[in-house]
Formats: sequence, C-alpha cells, structure tokens
Amino acid sequence: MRTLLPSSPHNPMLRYSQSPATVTPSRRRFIHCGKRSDSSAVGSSRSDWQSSWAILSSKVVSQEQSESLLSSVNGHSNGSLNLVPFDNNSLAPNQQSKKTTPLSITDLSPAPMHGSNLRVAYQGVPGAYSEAAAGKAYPNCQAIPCDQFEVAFQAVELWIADRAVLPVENSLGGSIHRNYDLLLRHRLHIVGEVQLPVHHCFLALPGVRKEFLTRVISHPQGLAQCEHTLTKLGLNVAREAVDDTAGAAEFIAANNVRDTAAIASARAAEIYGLEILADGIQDDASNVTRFVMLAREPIIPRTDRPFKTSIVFAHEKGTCVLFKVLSAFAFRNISLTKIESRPNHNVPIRLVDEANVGTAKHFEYMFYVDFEASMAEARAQNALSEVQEFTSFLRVLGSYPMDMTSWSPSPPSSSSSTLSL
Ligand SMILES: O=C(O)C(=O)C[C@]1(C(=O)O)C=C[C@@H](O)C=C1
Repeated sequence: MRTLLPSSPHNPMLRYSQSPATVTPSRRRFIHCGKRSDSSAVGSSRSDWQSSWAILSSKVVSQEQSESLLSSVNGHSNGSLNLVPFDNNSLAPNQQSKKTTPLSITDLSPAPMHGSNLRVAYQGVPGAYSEAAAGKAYPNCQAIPCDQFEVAFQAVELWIADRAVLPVENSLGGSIHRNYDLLLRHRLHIVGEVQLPVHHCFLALPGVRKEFLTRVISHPQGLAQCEHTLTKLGLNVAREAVDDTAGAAEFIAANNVRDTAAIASARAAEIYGLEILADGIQDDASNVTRFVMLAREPIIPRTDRPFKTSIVFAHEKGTCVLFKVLSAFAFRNISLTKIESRPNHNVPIRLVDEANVGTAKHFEYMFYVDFEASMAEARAQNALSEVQEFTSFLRVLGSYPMDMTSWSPSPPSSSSSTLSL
C-alpha cells in the first residue's frame, strides 16, 4: 500500500512512498456526517446528498452529531469558532450556570478566512500560487507542500493536514480536470473557495540573457496562461511542463541551468534567487485562479451571506437529462456559475443498438455544477430533490461561502524589467 511520508527532514514535502506507514494521525476521533463508501463514487447511493445535509439542516441532532459539528465547523476547533462569548461570572448569582439564550445555528459562526494553527496541504513547493492561495484562505496557517494533488487529498484524510487548498479553474487556462476527478474519488467536502490573482514572471538565473534560452518550463497552467505573450516576445524556446511553477524555478536554481527560464511568481524568484526578466506575462491582466478549500467534514450552510453549492451528477441514460436538471435551477431563479463535464470512469462508453442502422457509441459523463444558493435555502433543497428525480447518481460536494473579496489585477512587482525583454 502506498503511504504518505515527508521526503526528507530537509524537504518536508509530502510524497507517496511504498514503505510502511510511519505517519501517525495526530487526532484519531473521526466523526463524519455523510455516508461513507469506498472510493468508487458512482457506487454511492443516490440519496447520498441527503444523508449529509439532513443532519446539518435538522434542528434535532444527536449529542454526538452536535459535538462533531461544534468541534469542527469549517474545520476549526472549538477554540477558534466565533461562538457568542458567554461569561458565566458576569451574571447574577441566581442566574449563573443558566444560559440566557439558546445557541442557534447562526451563533455557530465559523470564521471562514481564519486559519491560525491549521495545517493546510497544497500542491507544489514554497513560492507556488497554491501556497499563496492557502495563505489567503487561512491566514497564518501552516502550509504543507505536497508533490501531487492526490497527496493533498490523502494528507487531509489521514489527519496529517486539516485542510487542502486546491486549484479547480483558471480564467485563461480553464479547468484543472485532475482535481474534478479527485473530488469524486475522495470523500472530502468543499468548505470554501478563494480566487487568487495570478501574476506570472519570466525567471532565469542572474546574468542569463534571452539569446541563451532554449527552453521555458512551468506548470501546464502557467504555460497556457502565458502562451500568447511568449509568442509575442519572439522567443524561440521549447515549452516543457513540470509539476508546479515554483518547482520550475527551484529546478533551474538547484541545477544551475543557464539555458532555461521558468514561468513562476515573483516570490518564487525571491526564494530561489532568480532574476525577473519580464513581469506580468500572463495573457490577461486579470488572470485569476479559483481554489477550493477541502475538509473532512462539511460546514453548516447559512443564509446570511452569499453561498455557493457544488454538486456532481450522472444518469445511466446519458446526457439527455442535462436539460431537465438545469431547468430545476432555472425555474427557481438559481444562477449557475460553472458547469463541467468529465468522463464517467466507471462507464466511459454506452453502446446503443439501433435496428438496421448500427450501434451508436455514446460517451458517458459526470456533470459538475456550481450554483449560487445555500443548502440552507428551501429553493436549493427543492431543486436538488428535483435533480434527484432525473439522475441516477447525485452528490453534494459542498455548500460554502462565496469569495466576495474585492479584487483588482496585481500591479507588477518593483523589481520588474520590461515585457519586451
Ligand atoms: O504551479 C503552481 O504554482 C500552482 O499553484 C498550480 C497552479 C494550477 O494548478 O493552476 C495554480 C495557479 C496557477 O493557475 C498556476 C498553477
């Protein structure tokens, strides 16, 4: 069995290892709200979403369930929850030990952007955009680098990390498909989202001139997001994909590679001692990547701020249900913010024999939809009940606060050169 191990004491990045597990989860108590199944998502029950959300929406919860919710709302331990402070000593003696108002759902206010002491797994090495996203999602968190997306999922499942922050889509490069597939294979819950402006730099070893360059390396998304600019710069260089942007910078520095440039962040340049040859080389100034925050347990959905809900569904009869499913949202005035389809790995192709005509070969899909409503709203619950009628598989990936932070394209860093190199 593959296990997760830090690669070395000096490089604490989490990697897969074939050696016996030596990692001890720091907390063993694991109460989850949803029904657990093996990693085969399509094998999940069609009422899977209800089992998760019934507990959250119910006013009558068992002590174990409420303890579970209280101890890990939005993944924060009790200590960091914004519960209404209750000072027993400030009450008159005859009132002491009596709580004046019952705790309500809205008192369980997690601070979604608060992350002190949280261990947050991300893919990449220090200086990666994902590390910055982890810091935006959970300020002051302990960011844990992982060499693959799947390792970040497992780090949370094994209690090595409390959260994972993973990219799902970029405004220029599109969806990060691997993470859509992994969301389905694993049983973590989306508990938040952050949108990070991504400002790329063109980096090389100090003193390297562009005439010497034969190659540019970066994460595939980094290459995709700078494609037109690279062409415009007139560089005759091969493009090569690596695991992450900062890893590309680290590689150049560690191996003293003088014919290669990296597309990465200004912070990566600083960490690995590279020079910024050009700044802001993304094809669009407002380049932004959306990340999701993942936890072992869902948060309590609320109605006092904008929420988004992410679902995934499929039907054994294929894409013909898509229109009906989408109409369940349209009738209730629920806006969709994203729709994505991925191959249905359990049933990738469906053969339909038509008499005298031949065999039609239909590709089968899993559909991912994000919509602007909270699972605490009746209209969202009703829409999902209707969706359930039309689908053979439905899972709520999470209902979570939308990232509403004000945003503007990041200005070039002060050490920038010109775009023309
Ligand atoms: O390589 C990095 O720095 C990452 O954090 C990964 C990643 C991605 O997967 O999209 C994150 C944000 C940017 O869009 C480019 C790359």
